[in-house]
Amino acid sequence: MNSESVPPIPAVHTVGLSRTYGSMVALNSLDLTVNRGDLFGFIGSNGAGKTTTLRILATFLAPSAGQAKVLGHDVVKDADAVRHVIGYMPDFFGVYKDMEVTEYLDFFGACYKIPSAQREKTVNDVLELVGLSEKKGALIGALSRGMQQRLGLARVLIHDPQVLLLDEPASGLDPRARIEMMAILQELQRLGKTIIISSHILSELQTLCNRVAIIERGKLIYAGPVQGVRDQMSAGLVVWVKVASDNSKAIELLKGHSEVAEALAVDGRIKVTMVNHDVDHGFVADTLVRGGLKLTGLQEDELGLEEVFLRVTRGETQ
Ligand SMILES: Nc1ncnc2c1ncn2[C@@H]1O[C@H](COP(=O)(O)OP(=O)(O)OP(=O)(O)O)[C@@H](O)[C@H]1O
Repeated sequence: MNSESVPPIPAVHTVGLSRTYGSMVALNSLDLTVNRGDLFGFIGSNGAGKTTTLRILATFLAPSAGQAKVLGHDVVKDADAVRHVIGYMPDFFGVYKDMEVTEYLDFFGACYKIPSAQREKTVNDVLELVGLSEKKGALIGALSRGMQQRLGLARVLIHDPQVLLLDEPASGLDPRARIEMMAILQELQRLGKTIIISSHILSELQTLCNRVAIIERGKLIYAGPVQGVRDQMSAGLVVWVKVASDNSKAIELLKGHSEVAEALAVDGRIKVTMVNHDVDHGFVADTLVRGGLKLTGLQEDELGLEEVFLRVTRGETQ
C-alpha cells in the first residue's frame, strides 16, 4: 500500500460504543466517524445519549462495550494522550465567581503546565479569540451568561487542543449571545479545529455544521451532511402554488401528472407533493399555464431540520 492510499486518521471514531447505567441502555452500539476539520452537530432530544457520548470521548466515563478513539488514541487505553488533544466543555460547569477572568485562565494554564513566561500571551490570545479581551480584569460573577459561556470556551482552548467537545455550549443564551458563540465556533473551525457540538436546538446547527449525527435512545439514526438528512427523510418534494383563480381546475391538472403524488388546497394555495424528492418541478408552471390558468406564485418547500428531526425520531423521546 503506498502512502497516498492510507486513509487519514479521523478526529473521532467509535465502533459499537455502548454504555449502560444498571439496566438502562444510555448508548447502544454507536458507530460514529468525525473527520478532522468538521464542525459536527450532535443532535438528539433530552436523554438521547449526547452527554454520555461526549463524556466517554473526554475520558470521564468508561464505555460498557465497544471502542472510541480520538485522533487515533483509545479513550480507555490511551486516556492521557486523549486529554492532551481534546478540549471538553461540559453542559454545566462551575465558574469561580470571585476570581478575575485572567486569574481563572492563568490557573487552568498552570494546570496544563504551560510555562509561566508563556501564560500571559496564551491567556491574551484565547481571550481575544472569544471576544473577551475587554473583560480581562472583570470578576467572573459580574459577567453575563453569554460571556461566562465564552470564558468556558476560552478555558478549553488554553492548551490549544485539536478537537473540541462542546456539550450544548449555546444553551441558556439569548439569540444575540448564541449568534456570537456560533461565530466564534466558525472562526475556530477556520483555524483548523475539529468541533463537535451537541444540541437539541436544531435550527442553529442547520447552517453552522457541515455534518451532523442524529441520535435517539442511544442509537444513531443518521450521520452525514445536513442536506442528506433532508433528502433522506423527505418523502417527496413539496411545491406551493398560487393561481389567480380556479384552484380546483389547477388541482385536477396537476393530479393528472405522473410526477405528482398529491395536490390539495391549503389556505388559498395549492400544496403539490411530488413522487420523488429530486424531481425537476418546472412542469408545474407549464401544466398550469397550458391549462389556461394564471400562475401568481410558486415556491419550493424548504424542509427545515427541525421538521426532519421530528420525522426521524417519530417522537421517540424518553
Ligand atoms: N449517572 C447516571 N445514572 C443513571 N442514568 C443516567 C446517568 N447519566 C445519564 N443517565 C441516563 O442515560 C440516558 C442518556 O443521558 P444523557 O445525559 O447522555 O443524554 P443527553 O442526550 O445528553 O440529554 P440532555 O439533552 O438532557 O443533556 C438518559 O436516560 C439518562 O437519564
